[in-house]
Amino acid sequence: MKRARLIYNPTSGREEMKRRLADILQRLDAGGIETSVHATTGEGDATAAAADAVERGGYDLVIAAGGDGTLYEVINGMAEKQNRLPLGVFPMGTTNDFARALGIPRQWEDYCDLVIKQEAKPLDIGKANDKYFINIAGGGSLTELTYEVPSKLKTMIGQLAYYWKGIEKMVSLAPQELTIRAAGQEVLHDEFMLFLIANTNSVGGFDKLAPGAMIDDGLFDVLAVRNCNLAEMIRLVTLALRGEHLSDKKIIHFKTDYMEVTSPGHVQLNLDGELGGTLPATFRNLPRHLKVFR
Ligand SMILES: Nc1ncnc2c1ncn2[C@@H]1O[C@H](COP(=O)(O)OP(=O)(O)OP(=O)(O)O)[C@@H](O)[C@H]1O
Repeated sequence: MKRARLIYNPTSGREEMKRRLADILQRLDAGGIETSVHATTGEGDATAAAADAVERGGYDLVIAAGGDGTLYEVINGMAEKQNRLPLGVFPMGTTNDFARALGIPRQWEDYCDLVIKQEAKPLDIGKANDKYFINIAGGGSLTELTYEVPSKLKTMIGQLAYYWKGIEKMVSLAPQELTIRAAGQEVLHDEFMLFLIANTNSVGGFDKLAPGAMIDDGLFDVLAVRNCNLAEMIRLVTLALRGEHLSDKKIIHFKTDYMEVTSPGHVQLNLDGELGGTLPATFRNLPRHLKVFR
């Protein structure tokens, strides 16, 4: 028998985990995985629970069930540790960018079977100052919308809530002065609408935003949007939906494993959809740092 610690957010997405929990535990058990459960109680709790599971010992794997926010917290609890247990991820959130990027099955039965097979593959983790991210880091006013969507609204109307807020937000977009120093690149100093550091190709529900981003190549895909007006921004979003934005003159795109961003202004950082402090920041790719069942 293997032993798993399942950390789940009972409020994620449409609260699906509450309905599925007993079935998931039963299927894992039948497949030889005895699972103990921690339901998170609020912000930061999944980080503490994941750190505790690793430190306490006695577990062979950790499973996170929830949205990208829960996964972000679990990874932050484990990434610093020596003994990084392999991780399972049940996508139960609103956007589930990460699960989509990894091709994790939507059906809980299929994913249970994958965890039971115990095939975990290594993937890169991003480190932004002292925090970790798995999917994306970014800054600029458009990236702030992920934490402006209230959770009630997310539960009710899912992904539509983001688009609705996104349109509202675009009207008030302001550029920010940034200096970007990346390994292997010339220094950039300009006004930017936003910058994104993608570890996977699936970001904010867009699956063509960084089409070449690979999760285990030791590199980030960096995208920065130069100062532009609302009409140009809408044009870029339309292009991005089709994956045709990378060659646009307003867009800077390159790959790197290390980058520093500074600004004279106040620029908040967004890490996997969560607030991640403010600039200045250094971003490091930790190659194949964590193993995930997929
Ligand atoms: N019991 C709880 N009550 C309220 N909030 C919680 C609870 N447990 C965890 N949280 C917080 O909920 C936040 C959002 O969770 P999560 O990302 O899993 O779901 P989501 O927002 O529905 O999904 P997505 O991120 O895909 O939109 C987490 O960052 C966490 O801090």
